[in-house]
Amino acid sequence: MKYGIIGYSGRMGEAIEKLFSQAGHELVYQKDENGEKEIEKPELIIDFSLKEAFPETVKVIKEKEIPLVIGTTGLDEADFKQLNQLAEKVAVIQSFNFSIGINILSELVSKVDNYIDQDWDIEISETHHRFKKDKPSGTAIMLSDLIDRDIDMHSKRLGSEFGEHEVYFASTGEVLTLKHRAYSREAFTKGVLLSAEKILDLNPGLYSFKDILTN
Ligand SMILES: NC(=O)c1ccc[n+]([C@@H]2O[C@H](COP(=O)([O-])OP(=O)(O)OC[C@H]3O[C@@H](n4cnc5c(N)ncnc54)[C@H](O)[C@@H]3O)[C@@H](O)[C@H]2O)c1
Ligand SMILES: O=C(O)C1=N[C@H](C(=O)O)CCC1
Repeated sequence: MKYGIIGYSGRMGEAIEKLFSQAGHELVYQKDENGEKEIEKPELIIDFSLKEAFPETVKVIKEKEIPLVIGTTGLDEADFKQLNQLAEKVAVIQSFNFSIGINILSELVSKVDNYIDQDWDIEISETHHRFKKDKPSGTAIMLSDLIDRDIDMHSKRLGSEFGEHEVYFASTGEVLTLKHRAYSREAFTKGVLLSAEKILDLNPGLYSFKDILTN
């Protein structure tokens, strides 16, 4: 397929381009903070940029009217309202974490939350590379949103960590810890590739990566 990347020069953009090239796909549109370049109209756009780039992403999708796979974190309620508006005309797949492991972990978090009562403490910690600009991670926020109480989230920014998330459930007698660690950006890019190859067959709408994994 012929695809475009917004955020192509970033850590994720470079990792995505590497895997997509190995899969035989052609990068025909690229955009970052320094500008854009289009060889020909892409069939879809992949966005791994920054929250501040989101208005530009919305403009590009409105102009090109092509599907969007977006992994950029830091998006707020107003941004999701715009994603829903885009999804009236094109397919949009959005996830703060395109790893299969985190999507399995999120199922386990919901399951545990259904078993325990208010006597249990729940906390989340996340560790990422020193260059990550947002805090807490989008993944930590997504995991905390699965639990119907306010959760304290703790962030560490260390070296080149690709992404570690731990969810702690503790009573006065025991602690249950659910943990996921990415040791390569492949953990995410493989999910992006799966989503990109599926999105071309989807009707307009807003989809999560879990929707893609379970259908
Ligand atoms: N959903 C997931 O699975 C997942 C996994 C990893 C990272 N992420 C998220 O992806 C995003 C990018 O991560 P990264 O490590 O590649 O960041 P990065 O800082 O390395 O790259 C950011 C990219 O966005 C571009 N950019 C910045 N401002 C822009 C603008 N105004 N217009 C267009 N492009 C602009 C930069 O030029 C760069 O190419 C972050 O939000 C991160 O949290 C999500
Ligand atoms: O490297 C990053 O930045 C990551 N961001 C996502 C998040 O904020 O949850 C996913 C993990 C890696």
